[in-house]
Amino acid sequence: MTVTTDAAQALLKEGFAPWVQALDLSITEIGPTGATLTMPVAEHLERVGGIVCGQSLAAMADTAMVFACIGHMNRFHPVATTTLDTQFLRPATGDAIRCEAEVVRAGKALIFTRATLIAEPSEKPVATATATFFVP
Ligand SMILES: CC(C)(COP(=O)(O)OP(=O)(O)OC[C@H]1O[C@@H](n2cnc3c(N)ncnc32)[C@H](O)[C@@H]1OP(=O)(O)O)[C@@H](O)C(=O)NCCC(=O)NCCSC(=O)Cc1ccccc1
Repeated sequence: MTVTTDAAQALLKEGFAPWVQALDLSITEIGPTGATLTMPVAEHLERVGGIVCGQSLAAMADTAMVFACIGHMNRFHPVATTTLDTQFLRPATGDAIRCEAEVVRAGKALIFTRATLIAEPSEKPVATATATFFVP
């Protein structure tokens, strides 16, 4: 069995909080090395000044790195975020944000991941993130 983008999208709908679903994330790629998600830039994600708020970007990064873990494990096993660090490099604007998340190292108990968030269509990196997940 291979975890498909459709199955991962269904898990996102069933298993994640309603306000995370309000980010309108699409899982475009998932596999053994990581996952890629996109998020349309929309008014309800913007803070004052018309830039995507950091809270949305951090939640997107966390979610993308969860799916990177799922892609690596190739099964829907729960993981728990134990650390999440984000760096907001420049204001996030444009049509959409793409988050490319990858597994850096996976042990028996911990999975280390990182992610880059890129604005579309400019292709400028707007944030980077790292997270560590516990595999119960
Ligand atoms: C401004 C700074 C923090 C520092 O910049 P520096 O180290 O001095 O570097 P540099 O000057 O090279 O600028 C780098 C890039 O930034 C651009 N830029 C600079 N200034 C402005 C400006 N005034 N307006 C527009 N753009 C500006 C500049 O053109 C350049 O872009 P480029 O490379 O040409 O494409 C920058 O790293 C940044 O904006 N990070 C993202 C922060 C962020 O979005 N955080 C999350 C949202 S906050 C949140 O959610 C919490 C909250 C919620 C609700 C309510 C309240 C709070």
